[in-house]
Amino acid sequence: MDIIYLQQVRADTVIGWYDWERTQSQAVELDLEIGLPSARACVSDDLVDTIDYDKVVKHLRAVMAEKHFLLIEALAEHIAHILLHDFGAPWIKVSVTKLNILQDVGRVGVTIERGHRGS
Ligand SMILES: Nc1nc2c(c(=O)[nH]1)N=C([C@H](O)[C@@H](O)CO)CN2
Repeated sequence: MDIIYLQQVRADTVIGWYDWERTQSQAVELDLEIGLPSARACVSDDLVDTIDYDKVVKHLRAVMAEKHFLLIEALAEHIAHILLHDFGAPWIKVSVTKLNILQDVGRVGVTIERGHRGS
C-alpha cells in the first residue's frame, strides 16, 4: 500500500479534560500516515487519482477550529473517521501530540490506527 505522510502539522483547537483548557485554544501537532486506495497517481501523474494532502490539512484545521474534544484519543478517532469516510483512505495512522502541557514533558500524545492496511 502506498502511504502519504504529513508530519508535525500544527493546528489550533480547544481540547482538554480540565476546565482551564476549555477557555482557549491550544496548538496540537498531528502526524498522519494515510493509506492510498490505489497507486494510480504514480502512473497518471494526476492529482485526481490520489488524496490531496493540501485539502486534508485545510479540512482538518477547519474541523478542529469548530469541534472541541476532552481527550486527545477522541480527537484522533474523529480525524481517523474523516480520512476513512470523507477522503476514502483504506487505512490511517493518526498521532495527536500536545506540546508543553505537562511540566518537564516536552510532548505527550496518542497514536491510533484504523481501517485495513493492504499490501
Ligand atoms: N490519556 C489521556 N490522558 C489525559 C488526557 C488525554 O487527553 N488523554 N488529557 C489530560 C488533560 O487534558 C491534560 O492535557 C492536562 O493535564 C490529562 N490526561
